[in-house]
Amino acid sequence: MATELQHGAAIEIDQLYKQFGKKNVLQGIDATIHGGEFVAVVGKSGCGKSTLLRHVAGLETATSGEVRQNGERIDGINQQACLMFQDSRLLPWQNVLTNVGVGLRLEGEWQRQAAALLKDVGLDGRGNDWPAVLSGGQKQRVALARALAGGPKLLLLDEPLGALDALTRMEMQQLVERLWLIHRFTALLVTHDVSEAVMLADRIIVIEEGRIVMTKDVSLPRPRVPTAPGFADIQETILNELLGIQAEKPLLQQTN
Ligand SMILES: Nc1ncnc2c1ncn2[C@@H]1O[C@H](COP(=O)(O)OP(=O)(O)OP(=O)(O)O)[C@@H](O)[C@H]1O
Repeated sequence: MATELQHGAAIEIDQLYKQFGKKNVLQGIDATIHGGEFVAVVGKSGCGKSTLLRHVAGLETATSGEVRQNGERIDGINQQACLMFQDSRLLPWQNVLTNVGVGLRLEGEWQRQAAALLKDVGLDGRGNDWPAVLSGGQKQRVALARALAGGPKLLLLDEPLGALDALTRMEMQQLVERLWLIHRFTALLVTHDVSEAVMLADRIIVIEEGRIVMTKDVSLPRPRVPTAPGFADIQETILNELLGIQAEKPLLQQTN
């Protein structure tokens, strides 16, 4: 692999409140994310998922409470974090290799490192292509390689696979899992897709109106597949919570 094994950052979110104007977007979030853990945050649109992630990235100032990383309050941009969004945000005027190596270019061997990362994400030899000729899934592969180029201790994923078709999305989930198993950075994923959360996370946090309403451990063996025993049960538990369905009336029975 192109980067050394990392020890993921430990994150503590402590009584985090955020108001935008009069709107209480985060209402006392408490959570601990262990170093090297993969945590997913799910919740309905507008419940505050991205706002939470942006606080961990150091892109928002809390109204009260704080986020700590390895015991230190995050104050300003979190330099140990790399972000990946739904939109790949590649530089269209730079080729793929330069996009991957954009953060490495002060290092003498950046081209070799960037080429190795491209190989890791399944784009061996595509370094001279322009972003415009890549498919959506390929662009996200490049974005993932770019995120890994910094050897992140923390990878923040804000719906990174949300715009991809179902099959590409599953391939990318497998790739993210594989790279996480190798690099062992801490990962925080925001997603609408409960199946994606179960595929990837050690723990799923469900947020409703800025509060954590459920935390669910996912102890399924890896690599995961949606057909694995227990997968559907966890998915259903989360969906029931999100949709406000009582446990005694399972979702699958209701929809039959
Ligand atoms: N900079 C901002 N200024 C004002 N309001 C904001 C700002 N950022 C977010 N909000 C509001 O905070 C609420 C939560 O937004 P956030 O993007 O965190 O939700 P989300 O759960 O990630 O939603 P989605 O899944 O639709 O992306 C929304 O009502 C949004 O309009």
